Amino acid sequence: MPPKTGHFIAIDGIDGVGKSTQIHGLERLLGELGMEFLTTRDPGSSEIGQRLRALLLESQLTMHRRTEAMLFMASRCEMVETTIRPTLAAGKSVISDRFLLANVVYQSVSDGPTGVSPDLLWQMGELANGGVHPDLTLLLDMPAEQALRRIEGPTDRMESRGAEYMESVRQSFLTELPRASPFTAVIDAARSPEEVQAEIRKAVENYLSAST
Ligand SMILES: Nc1ncnc2c1ncn2[C@@H]1O[C@H](COP(=O)(O)OP(=O)(O)OP(=O)(O)O)[C@@H](O)[C@H]1O
Ligand SMILES: Cc1cn([C@H]2C[C@H](O)[C@@H](COP(=O)(O)O)O2)c(=O)[nH]c1=O
Repeated sequence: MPPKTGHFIAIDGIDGVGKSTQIHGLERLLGELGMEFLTTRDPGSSEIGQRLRALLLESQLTMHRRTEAMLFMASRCEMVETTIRPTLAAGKSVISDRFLLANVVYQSVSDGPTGVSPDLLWQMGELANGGVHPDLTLLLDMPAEQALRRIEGPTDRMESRGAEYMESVRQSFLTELPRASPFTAVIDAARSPEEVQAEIRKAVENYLSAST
């Protein structure tokens, strides 16, 4: 029998959809359920990941879409090996603000010939993740124009690609979601924070009762 590991929950969606806001509520839920957990952020959550995050989101920098794809993968590899894998192996759970699904959709969507195919990105993801996958992926979904209006302050390199790019990313999220993990849920994020949180709680409770 394989050793018992913690639960791995990823939360994803287009920029401005409310992930950070909802992760606070998800952390409260896991705490109420008596679960020990760690929250990570992709890209980030390791020293190399933090440096790659700064590089990847720097608004003045241009890079080829394949370069971008591989740098996001490298950041995730470090996060998995320094943080996620040891946490799960210790029997604790992980909430990840984004994971491989984001890499597949953001780097496959392109306004030119430079996008990378989703199949290739899923394969590269296997190398980067070393076999670590979320058990449950929560996709926060809403129209891109509405989500981008929620963003305050200067836009980063990805956000500045605009509403048309982000709407294509949204559609790709919906298409690719079933490949992200054994359990998935699409959450309507265009409602109040409390309504969104209630739906997230329901999805997590359904997953926990189905998986134990
Ligand atoms: N359900 C909601 N209704 C209205 N505003 C919201 C809702 N959820 C979050 N917001 C607001 O929208 C903005 C973006 O939210 P948040 O930072 O949680 O999104 P995010 O998905 O983490 O964004 P990013 O991908 O850019 O990091 C914040 O100002 C937040 O207060
Ligand atoms: C993991 C990952 C992320 N991105 C994009 C998605 C966002 O635009 C930024 C990250 O910013 P956030 O505040 O943490 O949402 O990067 C991507 O293009 N590819 C990826 O693999």
